[in-house]
Amino acid sequence: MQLQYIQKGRLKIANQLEQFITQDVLPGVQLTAEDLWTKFAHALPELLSINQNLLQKRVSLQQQIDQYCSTRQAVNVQEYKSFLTQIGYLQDSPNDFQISTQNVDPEIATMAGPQLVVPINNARFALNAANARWGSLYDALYGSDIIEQTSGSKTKGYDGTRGQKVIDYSRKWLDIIAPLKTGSHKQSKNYAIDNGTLLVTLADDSIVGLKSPEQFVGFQGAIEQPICILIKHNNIHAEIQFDQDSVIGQQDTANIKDICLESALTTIMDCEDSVTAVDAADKTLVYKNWLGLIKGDLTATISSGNKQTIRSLDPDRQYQSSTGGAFSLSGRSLMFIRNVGHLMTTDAILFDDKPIYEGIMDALVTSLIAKHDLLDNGVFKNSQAGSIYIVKPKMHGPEEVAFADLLFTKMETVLSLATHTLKIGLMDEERRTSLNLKACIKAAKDRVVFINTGFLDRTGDEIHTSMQLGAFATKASIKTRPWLNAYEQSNVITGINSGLSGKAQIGKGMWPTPDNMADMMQAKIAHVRSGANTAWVPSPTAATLHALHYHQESVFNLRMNMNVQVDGLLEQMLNIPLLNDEKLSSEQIQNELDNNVQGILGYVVRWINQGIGCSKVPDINNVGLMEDRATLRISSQHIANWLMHGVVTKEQVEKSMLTMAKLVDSQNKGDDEYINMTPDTQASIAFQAAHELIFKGKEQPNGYTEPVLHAKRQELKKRAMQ
Ligand SMILES: CC(=O)SCCNC(=O)CCNC(=O)[C@H](O)C(C)(C)COP(=O)(O)OP(=O)(O)OC[C@H]1O[C@@H](n2cnc3c(N)ncnc32)[C@H](O)[C@@H]1OP(=O)(O)O
Ligand SMILES: O=CC(=O)O
Ligand SMILES: [Mg+2]
Repeated sequence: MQLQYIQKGRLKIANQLEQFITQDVLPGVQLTAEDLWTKFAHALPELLSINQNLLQKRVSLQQQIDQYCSTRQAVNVQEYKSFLTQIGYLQDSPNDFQISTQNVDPEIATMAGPQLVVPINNARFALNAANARWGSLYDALYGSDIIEQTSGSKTKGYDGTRGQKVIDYSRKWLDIIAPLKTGSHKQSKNYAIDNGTLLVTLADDSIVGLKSPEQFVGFQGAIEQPICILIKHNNIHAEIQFDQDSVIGQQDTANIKDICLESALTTIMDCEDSVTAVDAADKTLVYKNWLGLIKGDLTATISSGNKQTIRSLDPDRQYQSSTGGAFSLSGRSLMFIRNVGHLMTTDAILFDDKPIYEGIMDALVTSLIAKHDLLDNGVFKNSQAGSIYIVKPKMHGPEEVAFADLLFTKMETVLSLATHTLKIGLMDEERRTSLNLKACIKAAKDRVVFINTGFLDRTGDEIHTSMQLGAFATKASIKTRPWLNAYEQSNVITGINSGLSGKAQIGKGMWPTPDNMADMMQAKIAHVRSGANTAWVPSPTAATLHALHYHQESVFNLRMNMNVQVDGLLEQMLNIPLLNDEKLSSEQIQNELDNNVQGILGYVVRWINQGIGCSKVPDINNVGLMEDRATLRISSQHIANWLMHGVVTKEQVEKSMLTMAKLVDSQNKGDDEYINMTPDTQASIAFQAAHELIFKGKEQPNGYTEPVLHAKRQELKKRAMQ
């Protein structure tokens, strides 16, 4: 069916989107439709032209790098640096400066804690994410692999033995979160408030206070018998909750029923790599959910058996202060919205009958919606500081950041917002950005609120950029090579040296194995120790567990003693992770190939056929991996690279695809909505999408997957309408 449009001067807006904006968004934001579209149309010509030129520059730089790499087997770093400088890929580093971003909420500027990411088109998940500001430590532990299975198989009801392990584990953490003057929470049998002081009775009947009594900041319930004690540590909170009548409280020596942790301080509502949004209808759903989150009226119906519950945003949490009086803490995570990057166009809005860039549309509509928050139109407030937080992904170098800055300035004019209301989170996930990070930060120095190492996209770009040079190491080996560590270190140091500490977030990437929480507890403390005041987690459970790391270490203290020299890091970043002399057996090669193919098919089939943009897909060892467009970029580029350099043959890849397609079909047997790719893989649009991503991987702009995914999903939707 032909898309229907409403014409507004040189603009045409898809009916569905226009209606949504006119009827649902505009009322209450002090703008008329006429004003909005006139001003937007006025801003567009310059923006469209710059956007197009920037994309052209990406192509031109890549062509020059391809040419350079295709005539070499290895690079000499000094010579390579000169070449990259000469073509304008590597730019002179600016003189020292400090960012001057104003009106930033404490969750971003002065606090340290987990950052959750969620596909915004899934209302059920998005609400859960916003509410993940607080999470039950007991639930997170009980439901994860941190506590080993006690009885071989999971019992149906509450398993008291497992519960006791959860309690024991948590008490150890209480000693870190709220250390006692003497003794341990492991022995506690009562918590009481005496004259504004928290006193803990231990097993030997001794009564002790906290090592730092001011950590006790509030309580809920009667002062003689509180139902909750609020602790503040490293600027984040933890509740010790009591209930002598609950199953768990009864089992506990001090009647503790749970420990509730302040968890996801911030959440990224994602319009980008974890969603499927390929047309006006999809984009309208994305924007609808954002409006519901901002206005506080989004709901989702959760069905379990024959029971239905309605999920909505949680209210603030109310306490009595330890020093008298009442106060509240936010019940919700502070929300960012991740817009798409500069690459794609959308026919949801046409200008002079041509699709506009999707990133420009996102900037307009997501900011327009967030204006409701600034005007206090919602049930809750997102930013107390009066800012709108936008994450901008996949930008290549300072000019593209400067363009995003200009785009935001223009949108502020269109929407009548004060200058620099729109804040930017810079994803440091493309090679040209990492190598010129200081200049990138400078290009947005009045509005930057985070830099984050999106190491997944960054790995994909690493492969694509040097595709012609030689075969890359295996995915596991790429992670251990010097470039990655140098990139991670350089990001933190550049952030600190540019004055982000205390004003903005320095963030680390995603934990991509959502079920491996025990491993996460071992590994992700490194993010805090590296100097990052936030790091990405895939789920609320992971947020609550990762929050413990911010109790374990105070990142702001750690930063004071950090080495902030960047010397040598650039050269290490230019050390390309090729296979080199690493010899792989044919079994290792097959394994790597099959693993990549399985991940690609497992993800793409749900993306294309079911519109699911983020999935948990088993790898070859049956470990569930979070797959999104960035991980797809890595796997597809990796195979394209191995094909190009003869590590694998076309026939071998084709064969692996058929074998893995059968496996993926069988893995999805329990899903009623799932459509098999086999036996007729020719007819399967999903299979063909995966095929194209691999076999035409070399030609994809910067190795991105969205051009193929969008085209194939649109094809599928069209087929479904016939
Ligand atoms: C490179 C990058 O750009 S990374 C950023 C993009 N990645 C993401 O956004 C990751 C988002 N995470 C997810 O989508 C999911 O966690 C997945 C796909 C990885 C795993 O999903 P599932 O297999 O369905 O998770 P699982 O079955 O373990 O848990 C589902 C429950 O957890 C909740 N949940 C899982 N992930 C999230 C999340 N990110 N936010 C909020 N809630 C979540 C669900 O709401 C659901 O609970 P409910 O039944 O009460 O609604
Ligand atoms: O967006 C995150 C990434 O790792 O890519
Ligand atoms: Mg990314």
